[in-house]
Amino acid sequence: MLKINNIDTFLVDLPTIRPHVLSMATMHRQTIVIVRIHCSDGIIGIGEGTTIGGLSYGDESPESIKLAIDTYFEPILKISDPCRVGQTMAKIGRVVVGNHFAKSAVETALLDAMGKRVGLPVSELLGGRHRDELPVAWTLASGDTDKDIEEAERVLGLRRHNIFKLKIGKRAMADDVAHVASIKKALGDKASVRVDVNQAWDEAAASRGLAMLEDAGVDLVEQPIAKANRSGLARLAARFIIPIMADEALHGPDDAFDLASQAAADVFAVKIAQSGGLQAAGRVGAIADAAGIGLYGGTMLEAGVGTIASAHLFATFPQLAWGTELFGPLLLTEEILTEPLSYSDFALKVPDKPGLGVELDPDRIDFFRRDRAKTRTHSFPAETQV
Ligand SMILES: O=C(O)C[C@H]1C=CC(=O)O1
Ligand SMILES: [Mn+2]
Repeated sequence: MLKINNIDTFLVDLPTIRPHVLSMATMHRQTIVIVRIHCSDGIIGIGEGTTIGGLSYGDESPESIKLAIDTYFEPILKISDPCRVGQTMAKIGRVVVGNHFAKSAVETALLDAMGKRVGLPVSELLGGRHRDELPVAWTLASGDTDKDIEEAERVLGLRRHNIFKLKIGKRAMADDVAHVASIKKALGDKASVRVDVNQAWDEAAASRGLAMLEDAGVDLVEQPIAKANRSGLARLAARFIIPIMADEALHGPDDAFDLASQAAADVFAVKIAQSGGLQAAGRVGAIADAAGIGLYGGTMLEAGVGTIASAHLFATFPQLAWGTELFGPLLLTEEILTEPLSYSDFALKVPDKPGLGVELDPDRIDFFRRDRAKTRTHSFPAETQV
């Protein structure tokens, strides 16, 4: 039987091209956790576990992802057959409750190794892709309306994005709605404008907000109220024409089934990390299909590895009505892959090489990993433009 000889995990701190302002945190950098699984046949699988804003978005942090893998996943991996990805993840699931981001990182690495071993892209291991490229939205979140419009016009001109997600919920509602309406007015029919409230409103505020956003021509509203208030989400979804998308409320197949049963969302933002891995996220997609719920390929603003792992899964979804937001690497000043992901004509290409089809750049990783920070001789580059 093949074995897993070693698992190494490390944190990599990467600056963002500009502050990214969300209702719960403002990001100036992103911290990613890289997992490498070294198998006895010499194959190394890579995975990524990444969250947003330390512990302000969810209940796992980069530090906790690393600790969980090093302490609790590693002993199980060392007695598991790397060729049995499903069985290995089930074994981990019996010993580790929750820790979905850590599970996603490890499963990604196992799938990457398996794909390299059998010579197939991860999307083929997951049932087979329906498409080779995915529409990609961009998030406007500089905190300034004019800068956001300028940024949107620039990336539209580059034919990189024509779907924009605006982060709102931090300011007074009137200011947020004015901000969204100005951006929609500037872009007109050239782009789809959507908003993400990141749970910032209560149900009464959401009722007012949704009515105004509908009038402003917004196409989709993501997680307007607290993730725990599912009946509230269902009431909003029933009352308003504007589609409601569940994000923070969706942590895997159990939540997907519950939200679908309650008719609490028109669209699911599927995230491999929040779902607990690629296979779990695939089951979320299947539940959405059965329930007639639209799909959107979500992100935790991962760098290249997590982004392309998500892309492999989303490529297998029979329907992907709302596209994806797999732009994470474009928000970072630094490339950590030997070959950057390919974005053009409003889409991300899904590689067709074995495994994930991407490689880490060893020098860049060495430079940016947190445990090497003390030996750095030069500093991060200054903030750059989109
Ligand atoms: O959806 C979220 O809440 C998190 C993330 C995804 C895109 C972005 O800008 O933030
Ligand atoms: Mn969201």
